[in-house]
Amino acid sequence: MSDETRNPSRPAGDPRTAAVIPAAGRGTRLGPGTPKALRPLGGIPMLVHAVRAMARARTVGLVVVVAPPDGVAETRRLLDAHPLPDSESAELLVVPGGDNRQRSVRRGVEALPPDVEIVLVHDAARPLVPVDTVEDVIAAVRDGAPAVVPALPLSDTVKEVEPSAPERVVGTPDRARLRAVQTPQGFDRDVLAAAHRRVTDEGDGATDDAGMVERLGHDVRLVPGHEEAFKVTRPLDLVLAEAVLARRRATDGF
Ligand SMILES: Nc1ccn([C@@H]2O[C@H](COP(=O)(O)OP(=O)(O)OP(=O)(O)O)[C@@H](O)[C@H]2O)c(=O)n1
Ligand SMILES: C[C@](O)(CO)[C@H](O)COP(=O)(O)O
Repeated sequence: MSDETRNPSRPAGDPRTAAVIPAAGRGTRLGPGTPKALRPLGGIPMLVHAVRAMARARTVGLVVVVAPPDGVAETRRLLDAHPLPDSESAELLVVPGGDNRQRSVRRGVEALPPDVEIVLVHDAARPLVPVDTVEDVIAAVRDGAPAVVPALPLSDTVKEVEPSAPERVVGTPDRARLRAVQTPQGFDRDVLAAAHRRVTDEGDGATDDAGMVERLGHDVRLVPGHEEAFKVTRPLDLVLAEAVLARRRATDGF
């Protein structure tokens, strides 16, 4: 299948862009129940929203979903039950994940076909990221940045603590120099693949992919993040996500 057949809206000559969506987490902080990525949001599984958010970007021709190792067939069925509209056409692959985020992403990266040059890594848990943010990340990678991260300034002051009981403050970093980072994080494919080959994944592994690329000495460029790209982590985040979605449906019709 030619690239143009996969995504007719993709301009000729664009580097092939793929998104890897780690969706193999349990969602412990959200509380007991269905794995987080499969929980409904506005009646549609969170993962389906995340896949659509990637496929909506003009140049994304492939989305690799990393499913819980025991949930590949269920995830495939669920995606088949919620097909992408023609305007968001992209090829979908489902692969089994690992026992931390870093291992799950690595499995997704290893599944990419050789012609992919730009890779987005996007949390299934950020279902509402606007397409403009996704496009900004892709544009910055196309512009030559090896790694690109959407980021927002912090609202709260952050303390560095000593992990004792009770915890003791050891410092207050200058808030003006701190950013909260989101996904999708965008990468030159070779840079991301090298980071996943070289950075060890012991314990909980790396908390984000850009952090791994930083460790190899590459520059990471920031683009503005978006408030609606927040991560659904705790129960209150679900309430906010439902409200954002209801407002979008009322104003934009989706
Ligand atoms: N072994 C894992 C752990 C996490 N993730 C994915 O990484 C993203 C960010 O992780 P997080 O929000 O922490 O999800 P969970 O690990 O599911 O949440 P929790 O820590 O509350 O269990 C999620 O899309 C999650 O599915 C993954 O693919 N594989
Ligand atoms: C990748 C990430 O979303 C950037 O903020 C975040 O680090 C994921 O952390 P989690 O604990 O796996 O949710």
